[in-house]
Amino acid sequence: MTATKGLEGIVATTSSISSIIDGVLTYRGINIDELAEHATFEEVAYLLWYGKLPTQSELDGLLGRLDAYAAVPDPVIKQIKLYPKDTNSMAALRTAVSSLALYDTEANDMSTEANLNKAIKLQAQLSTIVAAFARIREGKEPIAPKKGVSIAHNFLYMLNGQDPEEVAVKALDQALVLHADHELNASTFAARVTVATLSDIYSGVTSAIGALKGPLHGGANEAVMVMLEEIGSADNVESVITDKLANKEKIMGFGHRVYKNGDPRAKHLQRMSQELGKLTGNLNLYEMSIKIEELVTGQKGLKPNVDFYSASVYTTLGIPRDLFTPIFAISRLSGWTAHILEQYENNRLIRPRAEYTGPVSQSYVPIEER
Ligand SMILES: CC(=O)SCCNC(=O)CCNC(=O)[C@H](O)C(C)(C)COP(=O)(O)OP(=O)(O)OC[C@H]1O[C@@H](n2cnc3c(N)ncnc32)[C@H](O)[C@@H]1OP(=O)(O)O
Ligand SMILES: O=C([O-])CC(=O)C(=O)O
Repeated sequence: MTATKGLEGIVATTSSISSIIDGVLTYRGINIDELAEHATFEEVAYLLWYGKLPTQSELDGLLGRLDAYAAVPDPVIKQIKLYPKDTNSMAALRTAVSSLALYDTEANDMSTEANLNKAIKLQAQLSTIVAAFARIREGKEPIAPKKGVSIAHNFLYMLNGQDPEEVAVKALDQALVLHADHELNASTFAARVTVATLSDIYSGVTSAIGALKGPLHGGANEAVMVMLEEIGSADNVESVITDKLANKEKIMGFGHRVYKNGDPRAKHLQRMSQELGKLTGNLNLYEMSIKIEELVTGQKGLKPNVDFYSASVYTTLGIPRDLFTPIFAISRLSGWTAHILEQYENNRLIRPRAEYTGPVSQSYVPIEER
């Protein structure tokens, strides 16, 4: 038995949800470029869960259910109020999602219908939780979700207490479409491993949030913003990046396990970053980002991934840095739950082997002789 570090190149399951073939990403066979241009996030969530694009009445049905489920049980809001004010936002989300299970009477109902219903419930509630957490830590009351608006609109409304501009809703919605699913990424794999023991969907999503939090995965978007803040302006890019590369530091938002010729989602986020910068009359973050890309690609051959330009997009939308990864989670919840449903449908316990590298032929030594 020989281990492959990081399971690189190992095909661990079959899946019909999303594919990455020759650098092209599809959801249920539809190119992400088409979806980014034409689809809403809710349509994409439907596509991931049901395997096909919804008709208008099917979409209306889903929107109605998302509206009906968007409020979060009171005890969960009360718990969020007890979290320390400096709680890490992903730790808060992980804890709150785990708590949701305690107040859901169908939490342990393993029927397909109940699991799909829980996926929709979680999709409706995640943005309510993130916005409530963001307000509560600032000493403000959470804002109840609005009916009849998209998840992107509702999130910005619940975060800021006023209806967002259409351009902001469109940008956030597109970002949600672009982050919705990505084959067997680390957080999706974590979710599938958890539910493959026939544990419940809340446990699967809680595992996934924990995996997404790390800076090598979803946490990279926040780390990109830390770097942009450290650099400050386009004039400083060259010296800071050259130093980082010389010190063998990782440049956050670059590189990818699967894409070696570039992440197909990055160009959309780059364009959005530029457009939003122009609209707000502040292209500083965009210009810094472009310069970083030139240097990192030029010197290391590494291309930006989905996390790189999303940092400047979200900041230009006025979203606090530590909510970037929770927003990723709001979007990826659709993919996680689609994978969880797929895992249940054709389940087998996921239990690989480890190549043993420890000592051999050891004997027990009584404690007084050690
Ligand atoms: C949504 C997402 O999860 S997208 C990924 C988000 N994560 C990041 O942006 C963090 C920065 N990037 C990375 O750490 C990596 O590129 C990962 C984790 C995404 C992929 O990791 P792996 O497939 O294991 O690649 P690995 O880390 O082995 O990199 C291969 C080589 O490229 C280098 N490299 C990879 N990414 C970077 C980077 N961002 N900056 C500098 N060097 C890098 C590595 O140091 C390594 O060099 P070496 O062969 O000289 O040791
Ligand atoms: O697939 C991966 O390894 C990481 C990634 O880009 C994602 O989860 O969107």
